[in-house]
Amino acid sequence: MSQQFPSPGAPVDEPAARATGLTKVYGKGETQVTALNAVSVEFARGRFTAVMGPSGSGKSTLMHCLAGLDKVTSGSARIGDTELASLTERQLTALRRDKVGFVFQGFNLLPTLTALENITLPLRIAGRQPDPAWLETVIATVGLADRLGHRPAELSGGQQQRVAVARALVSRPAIVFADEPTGNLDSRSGAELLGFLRDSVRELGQTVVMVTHDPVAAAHADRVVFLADGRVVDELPAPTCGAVLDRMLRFEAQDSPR
Ligand SMILES: Nc1ncnc2c1ncn2[C@@H]1O[C@H](COP(=O)(O)OP(=O)(O)OP(=O)(O)O)[C@@H](O)[C@H]1O
Repeated sequence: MSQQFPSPGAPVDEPAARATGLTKVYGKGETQVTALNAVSVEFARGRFTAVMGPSGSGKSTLMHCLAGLDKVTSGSARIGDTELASLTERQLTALRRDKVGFVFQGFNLLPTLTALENITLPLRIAGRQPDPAWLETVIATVGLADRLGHRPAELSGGQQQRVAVARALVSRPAIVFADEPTGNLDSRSGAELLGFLRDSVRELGQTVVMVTHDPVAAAHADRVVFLADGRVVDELPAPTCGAVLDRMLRFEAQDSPR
């Protein structure tokens, strides 16, 4: 399949999302934590980016700020050319619904709905009809055509996660954020899911940003951005598993006391 589905109307070189001097501070006084410290990073359209870094380095906070789930303390978070801080709560809700897809570890599928009903639920909540050709393409890409009538309990963990991916893709969001999407999966289901995410980028033109601790998962991406202590400390284009591991070991060596 080589057909591309670019977001209509967006300039080709505009990033899908970007942070500029983004600082996020949680709490006050002695309990204050600077989760992100003047982070500037761009996520190009139609690319698959992995975000890595030690626990507490700010990976989830960066995704939440860029997805409009959390407010920035200073600096800027943009989806396309939309500055999130300029939006009202109602506009933010609409932006999350229309422009952003989420894939989280827990799946959050509704147990009483079939796979197909789960996939189309966000669109139905928004009062929109799925585009039949696009729906078929997404379902074929994630390999769920023969499981559409099954409820989540009748699907394997990997299949459930694929339903969650299809649900994130079906509204053709400007960007999909995936927070450790393979965290709960066995290695075979995890590899399958990463293949589907990568296919959604290569074949459907989707933009995906994925937080992961796993160098094997990161090697499926086009680029890895490394965070440490709330800053972007490095990045790696066209990552291989070995190159990612090598960077991780080097950071650990720098951090450990001599
Ligand atoms: N709601 C919150 N209130 C207070 N502190 C928070 C909150 N969310 C995150 N933090 C703190 O901000 C820092 C960054 O957290 P974040 O969850 O972004 O890290 P992470 O890199 O995603 O970590 P992990 O890999 O463990 O999920 C941590 O020190 C964390 O304790």
